[in-house]
Amino acid sequence: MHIPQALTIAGSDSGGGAGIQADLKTFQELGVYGMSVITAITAQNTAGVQGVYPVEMAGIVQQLHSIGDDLQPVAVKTGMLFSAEIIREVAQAVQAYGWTTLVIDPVMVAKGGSVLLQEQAVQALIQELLPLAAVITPNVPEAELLIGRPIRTLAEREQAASQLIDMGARAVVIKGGHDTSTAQAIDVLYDGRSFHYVEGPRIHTPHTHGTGCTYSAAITAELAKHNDLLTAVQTAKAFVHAAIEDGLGIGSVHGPTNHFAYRQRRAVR
Ligand SMILES: Nc1ncnc2c1ncn2[C@@H]1O[C@H](COP(=O)(O)OP(=O)(O)OP(=O)(O)O)[C@@H](O)[C@H]1O
Ligand SMILES: Cc1ncc(CO)c(N)n1
Repeated sequence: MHIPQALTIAGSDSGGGAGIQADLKTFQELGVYGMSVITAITAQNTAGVQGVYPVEMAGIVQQLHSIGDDLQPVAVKTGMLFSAEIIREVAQAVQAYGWTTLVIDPVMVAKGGSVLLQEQAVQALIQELLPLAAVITPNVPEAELLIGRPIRTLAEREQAASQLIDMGARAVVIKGGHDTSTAQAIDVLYDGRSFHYVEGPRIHTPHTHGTGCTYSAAITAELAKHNDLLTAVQTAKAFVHAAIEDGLGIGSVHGPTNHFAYRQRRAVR
């Protein structure tokens, strides 16, 4: 039996809704074998982040080698990378092991405001990792930090996507979850040739913990199955939409999304 394989390089969310946990659940739901390199442990729940504990560098490097020396992920994603030092080691491994189908989710702050990427690491992300991206998936505030100016309109989002291509990414998805000015949640995909608007109705709910991780993990899983990027992004959008819509009602504040929902809906069709 051939099983598609994917790797996530990200932080652990003890609450299970974001980070490594969201990634592995998403891979599994989409029929993909998941592997992980844990960069940091967060003590986290639906109320916020209570603590951040980066894994010691030797432990991160060894996880990268353990995977690269033995296993062959077809697609790889990065999430929380925390420091410039971690970014550098990840960029080196990505090049050394030829992980060319690289999805970069440039995780910077958690929804409650906790720092998941140190300020001084943004330049390392731009210079060392971004040029290796098959696709980078910033939300609007992350894209603003990467390009260094505000993004207000969809036209400005298209310009930002184009600038991120000039900075070295092969494709860009600027996500619309944060732009509450439109009734649709619109994600702008640009591959350097054409723009695609991948959209769905905005769901009014506070329970969106881990949406970004889940979405980029779904794109990674679909790329691991050798789907083209537009198809992967469309499937990821359907996956995260179902996950938000069928929220689990877990936790007291910003609950996690429902990683079972997409597969359950397809099963009853
Ligand atoms: N309320 C919503 N209704 C429908 N879709 C949404 C909603 N919020 C986010 N999305 C979708 O979820 C996906 C992730 O986008 P989002 O902008 O939430 O990412 P993010 O801010 O990086 O998430 P996170 O805070 O978990 O890092 C996108 O496809 C976006 O359009
Ligand atoms: C570990 C981790 N990664 C990413 C996010 C962003 O949602 C989070 N809250 N926690």
